[in-house]
Amino acid sequence: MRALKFVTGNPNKVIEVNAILGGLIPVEPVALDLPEIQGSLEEIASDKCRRAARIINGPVIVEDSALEFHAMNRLPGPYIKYFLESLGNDGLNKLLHSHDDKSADAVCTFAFSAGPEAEPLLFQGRLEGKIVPARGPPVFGWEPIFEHKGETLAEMAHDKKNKLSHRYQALVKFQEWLARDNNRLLICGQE
Ligand SMILES: O=P(O)(O)OP(=O)(O)OP(=O)(O)OC[C@H]1O[C@@H](n2cnc3c(O)ncnc32)[C@H](O)[C@@H]1O
Ligand SMILES: [Mg+2]
Repeated sequence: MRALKFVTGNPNKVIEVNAILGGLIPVEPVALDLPEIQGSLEEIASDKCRRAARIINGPVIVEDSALEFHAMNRLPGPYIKYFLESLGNDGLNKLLHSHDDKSADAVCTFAFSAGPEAEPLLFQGRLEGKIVPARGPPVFGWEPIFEHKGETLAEMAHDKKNKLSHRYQALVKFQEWLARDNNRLLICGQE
């Protein structure tokens, strides 16, 4: 079976994608940190995917992850990476100090392209939670400050996160698409 290339600069995403897909299709990471435009989640993921398809010159997936604070009209949204790099988890948490509403959504948007000429297809997943003072090991991004049903994602067992996360929800939709119309066969060929 041909492997589907996953262009990302983030090794933690690769670990989770492989755990969630569980060998349904072989995924080959391509470690490139692609430029990201400003715009909606969908525009950013589509543009990143078009760039990736031109580089790979074949079937490819990318994903873009956002963190939306409800009290801040859904900012930082897709710009969370830069907020996290500049402010850290503690600083992100302080952004909401003067707001009663601590609710937030984690959003993951996968984009698949069959190649440079093809329009990307999008698969989006969303996880509701709230922003709390950091708890748990600071291994992956903003996991320590995003609480879902009493546990931060950093406190949660990996298996559990991978069965409910924004990334999982998006990949469920991608797997449904793969199962339709021989799509998996078209991408990966025969077993
Ligand atoms: O090359 P790409 O795939 O773009 O990888 P990236 O690290 O630049 O990722 P994004 O542009 O999607 O930015 C998302 C930010 O959110 C973080 N992040 C993404 N998914 C996360 C998750 O499930 N839990 C915690 N942090 C996450 C990630 O580390 C980034 O700082
Ligand atoms: Mg990025």
